Amino acid sequence: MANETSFLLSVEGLTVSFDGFKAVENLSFYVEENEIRVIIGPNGAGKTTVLDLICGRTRATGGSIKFKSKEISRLREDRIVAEGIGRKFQNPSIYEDLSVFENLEISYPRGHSVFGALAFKRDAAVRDRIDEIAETIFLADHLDQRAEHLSHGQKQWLEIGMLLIQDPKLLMLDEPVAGMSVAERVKTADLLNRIIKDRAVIVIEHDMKFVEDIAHRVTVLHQGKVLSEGSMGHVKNDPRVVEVYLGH
Ligand SMILES: Nc1ncnc2c1ncn2[C@@H]1O[C@H](COP(=O)(O)OP(=O)(O)OP(=O)(O)O)[C@@H](O)[C@H]1O
Repeated sequence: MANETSFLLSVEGLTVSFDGFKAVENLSFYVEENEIRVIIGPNGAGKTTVLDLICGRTRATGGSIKFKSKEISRLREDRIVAEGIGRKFQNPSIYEDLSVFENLEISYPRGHSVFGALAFKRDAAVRDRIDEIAETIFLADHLDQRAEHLSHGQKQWLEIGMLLIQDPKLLMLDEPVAGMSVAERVKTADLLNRIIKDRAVIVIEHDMKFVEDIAHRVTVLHQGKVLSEGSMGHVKNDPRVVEVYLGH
């Protein structure tokens, strides 16, 4: 395992209580750059809560979350986005009445306002970036299409594109292939394998075939704690994992 300073994300002793109930308890795990980490576990294990804690939506009761060696557990949600963490929720939150192009354009990170010739140059840069992202998410031929007419899978990809255009260094996805066709799942695996060249990805997933296709390492949660961690082969053969999750 790499030494501590090389981790992109270090979660240590993370705990959160809701009215005395510990949804996440003394949780530690580490994610490296260019890694695809999958979090699995039974319903109520605390998977979504962990992502909520990392993105600042829920405040930890204790422990630390370091991103690029910086403590982020006390930062506001928008500051955490600015640090380079993007989060996709289970249901796509795209603008149905806008085109694919406009959805991506709206998500382009806005810097200082510029005028005249500079603005023209900037527009060209935005268009190039939108083209590049559309290519990555298999929607290059759908830029003018209204988002409401996309398939369920295409909507999921569009939302991933809306996050990618902000160039996050850590992207977190909650069940990205739920409801997708087999062909769309295969393409999504390919998409994730391409985008980790510049970032790490954390995925919550129940579809074990998909987990096998993408996971570099798997973290199994149970009752707010890490039950098992390692390669898919390792956790699949861990009797404790079979007992509480895979055997069901
Ligand atoms: N805001 C909250 N207030 C009170 N309890 C909560 C809150 N958020 C989560 N919980 C509880 O914490 C536990 C963990 O929930 P969480 O949604 O993180 O599990 P999960 O592993 O993502 O489950 P699933 O696979 O069903 O999505 C559950 O018992 C849930 O009811």
